[in-house]
Amino acid sequence: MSQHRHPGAPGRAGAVPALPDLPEATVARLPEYLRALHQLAEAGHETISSEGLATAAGVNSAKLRKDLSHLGSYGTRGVGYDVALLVDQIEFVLGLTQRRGVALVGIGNLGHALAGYAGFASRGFRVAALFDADPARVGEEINGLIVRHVDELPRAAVEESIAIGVIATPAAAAQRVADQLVAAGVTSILNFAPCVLSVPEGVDVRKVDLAIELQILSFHEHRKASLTALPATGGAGFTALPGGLAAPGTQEAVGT
Ligand SMILES: NC(=O)c1ccc[n+]([C@@H]2O[C@H](COP(=O)([O-])OP(=O)(O)OC[C@H]3O[C@@H](n4cnc5c(N)ncnc54)[C@H](O)[C@@H]3O)[C@@H](O)[C@H]2O)c1
Repeated sequence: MSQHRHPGAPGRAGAVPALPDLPEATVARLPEYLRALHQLAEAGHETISSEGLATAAGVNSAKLRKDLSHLGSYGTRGVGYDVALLVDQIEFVLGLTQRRGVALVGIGNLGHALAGYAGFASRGFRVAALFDADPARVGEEINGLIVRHVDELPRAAVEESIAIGVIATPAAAAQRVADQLVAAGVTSILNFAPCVLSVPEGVDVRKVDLAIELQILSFHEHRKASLTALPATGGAGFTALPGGLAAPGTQEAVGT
């Protein structure tokens, strides 16, 4: 049972694990644990059981224990995890011990909302530069930052130590903006535009598409409705779908 601190934090002693190569799904859950841990700390919790943390993070506790074991963190039997220590460990692994500079490109409806979003700063990021191609938008001040022309990106990326570029332009402009970010030395991109970007090896792209999330929810709505509303199909037990696909009939679908 151990919960070692990472090397960078003050007052640390004991073994120092190298930065582990984590499964992508674990990496995706670490921010959820971190959010839950911050809330627990704010509520005055100094320790938390794996079950308590799993509930707060909305995940299964066995999965959580396995995820945290990748960090060398097993908690203490009968006590659980030290909340402050686990925050330190997760922030270290996620590289949040330094405030990374973020550039937003495309300051339209979405870009304005992102530029004004306080959650970036509170979760360890520094929105350092705003860019747009429209001269009418250049010069506008949002949250103390002046919107610059996108042509200034290469110089500003160096001056502001930009680590992550966020694309909030129309899809038609997104690839060009991605190319500009990459040329400026940015190797992590968060893309809000509904398109696939082509980037060189070594550049990480993550895509956010709320419409896709809605479409997935729509599928579940559709499926729930089909389980209750499909007429009995008799012999074959399948209902034809557009394009020749077949859906299980009511009997199979409800598993009877
Ligand atoms: N991911 C999501 O969930 C989500 C949600 C809403 C919108 N979007 C997408 O985000 C993007 C922005 O949406 P919006 O409603 O803010 O659009 P918008 O038209 O209000 O803003 C786009 C901005 O990009 C700027 N722009 C265009 N070409 C540029 C270039 N080459 N370099 C720099 N800036 C450039 C425009 O001048 C404009 O200010 C769209 O692609 C939209 O589909 C995604």
